[in-house]
Amino acid sequence: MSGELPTLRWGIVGTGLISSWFVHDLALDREDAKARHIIQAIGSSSVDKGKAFVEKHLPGQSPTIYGSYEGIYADANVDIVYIGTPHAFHKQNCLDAINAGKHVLCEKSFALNAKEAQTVFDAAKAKGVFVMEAMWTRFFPLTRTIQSLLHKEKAIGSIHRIFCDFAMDQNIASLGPESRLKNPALGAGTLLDTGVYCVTWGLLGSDAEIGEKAQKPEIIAKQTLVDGVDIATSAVLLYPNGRQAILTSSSIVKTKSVFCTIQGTEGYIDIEGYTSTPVSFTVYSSKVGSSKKYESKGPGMGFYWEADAVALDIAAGKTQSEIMPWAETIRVLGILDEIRRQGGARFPQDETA
Ligand SMILES: NC(=O)C1=CN([C@@H]2O[C@H](COP(=O)(O)OP(=O)(O)OC[C@H]3O[C@@H](n4cnc5c(N)ncnc54)[C@H](OP(=O)(O)O)[C@@H]3O)[C@@H](O)[C@H]2O)C=CC1
Ligand SMILES: O=C1OC[C@@H](O)[C@H](O)[C@H]1O
Repeated sequence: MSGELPTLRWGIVGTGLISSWFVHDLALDREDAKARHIIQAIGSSSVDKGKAFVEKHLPGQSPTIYGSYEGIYADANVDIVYIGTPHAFHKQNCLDAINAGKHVLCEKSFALNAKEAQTVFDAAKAKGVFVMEAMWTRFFPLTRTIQSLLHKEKAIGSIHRIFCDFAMDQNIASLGPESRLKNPALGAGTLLDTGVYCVTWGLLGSDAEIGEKAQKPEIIAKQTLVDGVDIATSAVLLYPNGRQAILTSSSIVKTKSVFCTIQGTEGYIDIEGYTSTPVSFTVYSSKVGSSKKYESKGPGMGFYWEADAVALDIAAGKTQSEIMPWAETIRVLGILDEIRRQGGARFPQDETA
């Protein structure tokens, strides 16, 4: 890696599953890296947990380990805070980091609802720091290629329908009430956990624009609730031109390997892999009667694409990403809010946000 690349020193808040995936990817050697990433510090509920995380996921590295999140916010050697806690804590973790003058990359779903997200972005604007929702799927080169084929090259003609599913058997019944997948006060349910990716594919497949410039679809939704938590959600985004995005999530069954199909007047695209992590897609053109497969390149899972983009944005003095701007996070959360309003899933914090 070249010494001229922008460098970001990351402080990691929370040492659960996603933080382990994120730091693993950032530590990979990549020939085409656009930035240098240093895991500077780890913030956890206990120093022992932080140490165990470093031994397992950052062997050979020695970040500063704090038995609190405050240590990260106060560390002058940390440039940006990565938030990998359950949804219900994102708002406060973001506010604490922003108040300390740190840039922030916060996991999806960015907050419990659009109102919480607006509070965070207002604080970021006042402080002049960079903040982004870690919707990493949007930064995959494959995703960018699909958007270009759909909206610039019109490879499948006029887009008519999008089907997207994210289902995993999460054995919810076996989990304790403290689990982020089971406890409504932690933001549990498929919609914020996995359905948010389907909404993402529905939006980016339907429209070249994002945020305030994007079209506003009508939303029709149903949810299956167990103890107030959605174990399945189905939603339709109905566009003024009749285009439909049919979006489903479940924690009971498993998505098939083609997780998304986009149908147009002159062909269709099948996208394969995981709904968060596309690994290939195939374009079938009914116009020329042929198909073309595109495959992903790169080691690890692909978190470095969003991390590199963040580093370049911060180096350029930006406070928002053009790929995942604040208005797009607000739009997505507004759609999730409406799906929950129709479907019935509520979080206790909805009343007080
Ligand atoms: N981009 C992606 O592919 C993925 C994103 N995610 C997102 O990442 C976030 C975290 O999910 P995940 O890593 O699966 O969650 P985990 O439960 O595995 O980890 C969450 C961590 O947050 C901290 N935490 C603080 N308070 C609590 C609490 N009351 N209950 C549980 N944990 C707490 C803990 O870290 P500590 O004790 O060290 O403070 C814990 O290890 C969510 O927003 C989720 O949607 C999740 C998986 C994949
Ligand atoms: O974001 C996610 O994508 C991958 C899943 O394993 C995880 O539960 C979800 O939070």
